[in-house]
Amino acid sequence: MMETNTEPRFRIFDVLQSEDYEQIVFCQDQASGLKAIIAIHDTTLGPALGGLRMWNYESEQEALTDVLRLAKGMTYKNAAAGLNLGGGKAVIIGNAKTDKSEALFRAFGRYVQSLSGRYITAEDVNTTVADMDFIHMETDYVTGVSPAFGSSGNPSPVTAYGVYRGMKAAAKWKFGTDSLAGKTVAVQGVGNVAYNLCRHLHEEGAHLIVTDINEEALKRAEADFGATVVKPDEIYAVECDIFAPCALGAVINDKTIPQLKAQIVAGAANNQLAEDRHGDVLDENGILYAPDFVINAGGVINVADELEGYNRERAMKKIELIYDNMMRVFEIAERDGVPTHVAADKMAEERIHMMSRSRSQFLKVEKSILGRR
Ligand SMILES: NC(=O)c1ccc[n+]([C@@H]2O[C@H](COP(=O)([O-])OP(=O)(O)OC[C@H]3O[C@@H](n4cnc5c(N)ncnc54)[C@H](O)[C@@H]3O)[C@@H](O)[C@H]2O)c1
Ligand SMILES: CC(C)C[C@H](N)C(=O)O
Repeated sequence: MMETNTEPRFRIFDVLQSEDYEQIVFCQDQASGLKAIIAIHDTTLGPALGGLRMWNYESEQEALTDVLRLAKGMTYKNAAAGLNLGGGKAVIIGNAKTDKSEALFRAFGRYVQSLSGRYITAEDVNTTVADMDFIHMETDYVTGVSPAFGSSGNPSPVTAYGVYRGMKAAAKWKFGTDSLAGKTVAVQGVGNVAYNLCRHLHEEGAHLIVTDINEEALKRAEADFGATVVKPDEIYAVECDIFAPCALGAVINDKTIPQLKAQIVAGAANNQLAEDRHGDVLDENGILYAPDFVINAGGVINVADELEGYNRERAMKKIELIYDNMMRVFEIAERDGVPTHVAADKMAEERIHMMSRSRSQFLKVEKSILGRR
């Protein structure tokens, strides 16, 4: 007889229907210890491209929530960046310091291959070019592998450059000049992306206040850029012009917004707003928010260029345009009298809607979009 349980049940199809997700793949491999989830949100514009995160999630529910939010974010990021790509993401549940192995990433790679190109993977938090190289042993549907394979390599420095360009656009809109010289930027998390962002900011003459939970990362920022170090919970309230969240998501919330002294929030982290309404509150408080999926699109623009045969000059030209794209978001927000996160959503949704309505003609495609093999 079936057990009756009075606990409210988690209904997976309700979750999928609520944001119209296409597919979730649960990946398990006992030999390597792989426990991964691939989420494909929307492939209207093309195959779902999004990175692979490795994180020691406290529960499977937490991993699922993270991958779903990140996958939807990639749909919007890719659409807003003008890429012919849909949105997806993957997470591996595990400790990136102790659980990585060739077998683990190759097992994941076989799951990616089983999707026949519906999902293309790349780096995200705690995954590296070396990890992508293992995945590449099993599938061509991976970007950000070693440049020796004709790939673009590590996307983080390029993401950082895009964030720097977007931050300059936000400064232009808010302060009337896009020079960041003399401005104080508070950076939360000085990892792969933010270290490179700090370098651009330092070279332009900005003052840096940084925090991280990793002492080594802090020492490096202090030594290389003369950054002032504060404790993780102090970063929100520091006197600064720009707050740059570059660690994890949901850091703009009911607790943090009242502490902010910054006039601009512009950083690399995905899903910075805990809830959409926090974008409204920033707007009401006169804080200009540079929507995360617009400002941090440099990495995906760079790896997406691989699908056409990677050309760094061409990719960098597209990444420069994050400045213009960010300006467009601010203009739409002003024109329509809406907060910037609403304007960015609108920009992405309009493109997806337009393409979903255009007639689908059958055309035989002769060659795979990823032809490295
Ligand atoms: N790598 C990319 O190309 C890329 C592209 C787009 C978006 N992003 C997003 O940017 C963010 C950073 O990515 P990354 O690749 O630099 O990751 P990373 O892991 O290299 O850097 C994150 C840093 O944040 C620190 N951190 C974690 N929790 C913290 C806390 N509570 N307080 C302060 N610091 C904390 C970590 O110690 C680490 O140094 C992520 O949200 C990622 O999804 C990355
Ligand atoms: C494809 C990757 C470079 C994606 C990146 N991790 C992002 O969140 O945009």
